[in-house]
Parts: sequence; structure tokens; C-alpha cells
Amino acid sequence: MDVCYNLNLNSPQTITAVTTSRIQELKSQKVFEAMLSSAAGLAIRASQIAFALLASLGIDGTNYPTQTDLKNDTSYDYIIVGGGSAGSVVATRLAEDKKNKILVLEAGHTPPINALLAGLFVTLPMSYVDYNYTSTFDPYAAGGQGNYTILTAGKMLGGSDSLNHLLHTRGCPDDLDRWAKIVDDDSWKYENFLKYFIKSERVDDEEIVSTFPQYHGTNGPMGLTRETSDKVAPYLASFAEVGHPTVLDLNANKTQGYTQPLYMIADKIRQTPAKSYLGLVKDYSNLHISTETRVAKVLFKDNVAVGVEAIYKGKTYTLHAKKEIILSAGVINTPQVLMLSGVGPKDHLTQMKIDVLADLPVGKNFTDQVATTLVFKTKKYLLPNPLDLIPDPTKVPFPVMVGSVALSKCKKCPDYQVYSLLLPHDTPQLTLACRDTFWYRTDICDSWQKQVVGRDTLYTVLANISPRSRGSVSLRSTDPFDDPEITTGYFTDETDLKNMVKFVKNFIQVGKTSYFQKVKAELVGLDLDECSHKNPGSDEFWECYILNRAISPYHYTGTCAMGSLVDGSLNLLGFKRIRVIDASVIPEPPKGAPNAAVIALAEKGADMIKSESYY
Ligand SMILES: Cc1cc2nc3c(=O)[nH]c(=O)nc-3n(C[C@H](O)[C@H](O)[C@H](O)COP(=O)(O)OP(=O)(O)OC[C@H]3O[C@@H](n4cnc5c(N)ncnc54)[C@H](O)[C@@H]3O)c2cc1C
Repeated sequence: MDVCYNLNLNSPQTITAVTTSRIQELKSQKVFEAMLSSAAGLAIRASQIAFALLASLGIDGTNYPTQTDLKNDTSYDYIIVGGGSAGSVVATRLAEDKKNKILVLEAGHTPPINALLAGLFVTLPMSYVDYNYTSTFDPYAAGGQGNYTILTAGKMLGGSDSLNHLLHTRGCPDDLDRWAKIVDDDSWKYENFLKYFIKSERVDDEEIVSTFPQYHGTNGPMGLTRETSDKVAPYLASFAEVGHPTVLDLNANKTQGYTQPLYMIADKIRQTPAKSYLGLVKDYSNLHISTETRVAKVLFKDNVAVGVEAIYKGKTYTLHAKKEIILSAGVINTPQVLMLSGVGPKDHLTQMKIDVLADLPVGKNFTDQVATTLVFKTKKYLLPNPLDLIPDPTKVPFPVMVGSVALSKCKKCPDYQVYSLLLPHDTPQLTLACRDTFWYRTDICDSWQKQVVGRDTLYTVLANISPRSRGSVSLRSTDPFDDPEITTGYFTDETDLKNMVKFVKNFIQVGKTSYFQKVKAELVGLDLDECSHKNPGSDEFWECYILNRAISPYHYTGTCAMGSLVDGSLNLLGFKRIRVIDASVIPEPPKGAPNAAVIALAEKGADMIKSESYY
């Protein structure tokens, strides 16, 4: 078997063998070698090593609850599987009531210190705090990544929130109203759900709070700060010139327009539920957390969930839940745990030789807001000489704009969302975005980098926030440590490709505005070999471009969807004392990045648990 190398920060041996197919592919494309030989790669590696050393000194340890000593056959009131975005919120809210004895089982580690520093987010993927998942072979929509889509997922307390891109976007009120209809439960309607967004937030921006007091919270655990950079002003004006207004906040009464992002950062620290929520209860004696502990399966007695089987350092523990088990292992792993427990599609479980407890569509409906990238180069004009910049690890290292756009002015909700980064000329920033954040092939990133020498760049990730295509998560084997099989399903519904072409054409109109003309803006990277036979600018060309430059923005949802797998109270259908509370229950994605909705959903989930008679 071919083996490639990945830096493992947790281990004294910094090189570990990793074997997923895409990572093998990356090796064959010499990404890692290129990283090691380039200035950008060296910078990443140097900071990974530096922060590994800090982490190994335990400098970050005080931010989180201490490790519990697992004992076989112990009983708890609630067992939470996965201490990620949702699991941390539920654990905190339940632990606040000291009568509850809570156990959180988290497969990953305590986050390293670079997970708390926004400017270092690029150092986290492909390290030991990432599952390093890849899709199944996909020559149709994953060409730009070497035929396997990279599907980053956080493997640490705080889950994917501990390594995500920090953008706080709630989506559109209509999202919640649709979910309410799906489960026929008005408590999910936006007007009733808004309180959970508010409860989770501590917005540190006077202008937003004073303009929209009815929409925002100022006392919640998740601190939020708005980026304010004067560098983006001419760009915002350009988007306004083509009909997309500049707004103060996309999370209040307006959900369309361009704005500067509200980041999950406060007091210079990344806000993750692991730190911001669990940190509040970290010293409570009723909260028990075991990291590096993989839940293999849920144990049922008849149709009642009574415990879990978990593996810590090679030893298997049986742990009992007197009241409930809450599955919060995320869109990829919650279905894995359920299927290993005998709950899933009958044919698939039978094929895997797993006894079937319930035939349910677990793992179907995998949804991701598939994206593509558009790169404008502009005159070396706006941004200062990068040599004058002193990188600040507590800040996102470049100005960003978020745009939410509907193609029709009559629509209530946006159709696509963009994250536009302003990258200074002659820095490795473009390579960091292209190769080390969105994992394009090295030859693509090298070519883009060459084409922007001496020029500033507007690097835009454009996501289809209402995709119709669906993929799936299934088991590769019955080994709980084996990666599940993930098929993204990107563009399997052809409407998505047609719509994406419309979105791209709508977005690039900005190239015609007065400012873009003044700075001689020009799209780069349109000379891709795969599309050389297409007429540039035609719909066919853009379809080809999109398929060959498709990426995941890592906004997965839907594999245990409300309505088909869980009810409006997030109870697993057909079973008792078991809920799913994480992004997997979201039946249709929110019209924005999902984390804000996941955290609010977990707040609501905790309230629903508290309303049970046995609580
Ligand atoms: C690179 C990246 C960038 C992103 N950027 C943004 C952004 O800017 N804004 C935004 O809103 N959203 C963003 N997202 C998405 C957002 O972070 C996720 O939607 C959200 O974190 C999902 O929360 P969750 O609780 O469902 O799962 P997670 O937060 O992933 O938590 C699942 C947890 O369960 C643990 N686990 C898994 N299996 C087991 C098991 N068998 N036993 C025990 N524990 C287990 C995992 O280790 C993990 O800690 C991004 C995601 C990624 C990966």
C-alpha cells in the first residue's frame, strides 16, 4: 500500500502514515512536497510545529474541562456523543443544572492553541484535528481537486467550529419556516426560533446592536465581532453599482446585499462552543468529558436507548444513560454511529452483516452548498506593500466581504452567497486560499499565482446555498475507526449546474463597474485545458469551468433529516430516549453558512430535553 505523510502535532513522531485515497492522490500530485518546498508551505509547517510545541506544553489546557477517568459500567443521566458545535452547547446547558450527571464522549482531542487564533485557521486542516475525509472518486465534479473532493471535518472539542472559517451567517427566516412545515411544528418557525439565535450570541458591535436590538443578543456565550476594514469600501461600492446594496448586517431584517463579516471572534480569541460554552461549566463536577474516545455504537433495549459502547486507548467501555443519549457526532459520523448500531437502510446494513433494528434512510440526503472560485486580478493599487504588514495571528489575515444575492429582486431569500477575500500582491495568500484551504490541484494554484504576480487579487468563493443535489454517507466497514464512504452528489440534479452558471454570470458583472475598470480588473484562470473546446463566456464554458473548479465550502447538512429520521423534537423516529442534535438533522440547508443555525438548534434541543417529564 502506498503511504504518504501528514504532520501529526500530537505525537512526538511528527510523521504518521495516513492512508485515505485522496491523500494518496495529493501525494501523487506532489502537494505535500510542494508545500514543504514553498515559502507558504514552510510557513504553515513552521507554525504547525511551533503550536504543536505550545500545545504539548499544555498551554491551552486550562480553557476546557479536564479529562474524566472512564470506568466501565458507569451510569450517567445523559450521554452526549460528540463534543462539537452542537454537542458542546447541549452539554453546557444540561450541566448548568447540577442535578444532571453528564458525560461527553469526544473522538478528537482538546483543541491545540492555534484553534483559538483566527489568523491560523489555515494550519488546522490536514493535521491531527481534521478527519481528513475525502469523497468517493468523482471525475465529474471534483476534477479541480484531483477527482476526490476534500471534506474537512474537525476532530476535537468544538468539532468543525474549532477549525472553521469563523463566518457567522444565520441564513434567511424562511429557512426556519420551511423546517417548521416539514415537521409540522410551529416552534421551528423563525418568529419562535429567533430567541435561540439571540440566546447564543454576545455581539460586540455597537452599531449593529443599537440598530437591530430586537435581532441580536449581547449576553450569550458566543462573542461576535464585525470586521471593519476601509480597504473594502470601493469593492462594496462596486457591488452596489450592479444592484447589490451594502448592508450593515445580513443577520437582521435584511438577508440580501454585501457586508463585512460578523466573525466568531471576541477579545482576540476564536469563539467555539468548546471554549465559549463548555468553558462556562468546565469546573462543574457533574460534567464529565472523555476526549480521544470513539463511540462505536448505541446500545438499545427493545426500542429504548440505554447506553453506548465506546473505545478509549484500545479498551472498550460500556456506559449507561439513565435518561437520554444525544447523538451530536456531525453530518458524517452521526449516521456512521447509527448504522453501526443497526439503524439505517436495511439493504446496506444487511450487506454489512449488521443486525437491523430499524430500516431508516440514515445517511441519505447528504447536502453541501457546493462552491466554485473566481479570481479577479486588479492593479497593485489598494492594498499596502505586504512587507509593511505585520501578521496578527488573532485576526483573519485579509479583508473579507460576504455577499448574499437573489437573482430576482422579488425573492425573499438569497440564491447564492459569496466570500470575497482581498489578497495583497506578491504574497503567498492566494496559494494559502487556493491550495491549503480549498485544496485545488497544485498546478491550478501555481498557474493562478503566476497570473497575479504584481497584482492585488479579489479571491471569491461562490456557493450555491440552495442546492437540489443530494449525496450520501454509508459504511465502508464495521470498524468504527474506518472512514465512512461519502458521495457528495454534486450537480447530480442538473438544475444546480444551470443555476450555478447564472450565479457566476451575475457575480462577474461587477467586473464592468467603474472601479473595477479603473483598477484594470481581469478574471484569471479561464484558460483551463479541460474547457478549451468551449466558447469562452458561453453557458457551456461556464458549466465546464464550474465542474472543473468545484469545491466544498464544508457546509454539510441533512443525513439524519428532520421529517424522515427525527421528529420536531429531534427524537429518533421509532425509538425512545435518543435524540440527534447536530447539523445532520437540518432537512434543507440554511441560506448561509450553517454554524449559527447549528448552535441555535442545539440551544433549542437542550430546551426540548428539559421539557421532558423525566428531566
Ligand atoms: C473548514 C470548515 C470551514 C467552515 N466554515 C464555516 C463558517 O465560516 N461559518 C459557518 O457558519 N460554518 C462553517 N463551517 C461549518 C460548521 O463549522 C459546521 O456546520 C458545524 O461545526 C457542524 O456542527 P456539528 O455539531 O453538526 O458537527 P461538528 O462540529 O463537526 O461536531 C461533531 C463532533 O463529533 C465528534 N465525533 C464524531 N464521531 C464521533 C464518535 N464516533 N464518537 C465520539 N465523537 C465523535 C467529532 O470529533 C466532532 O468533534 C465550516 C466547516 C469546516 C469544516
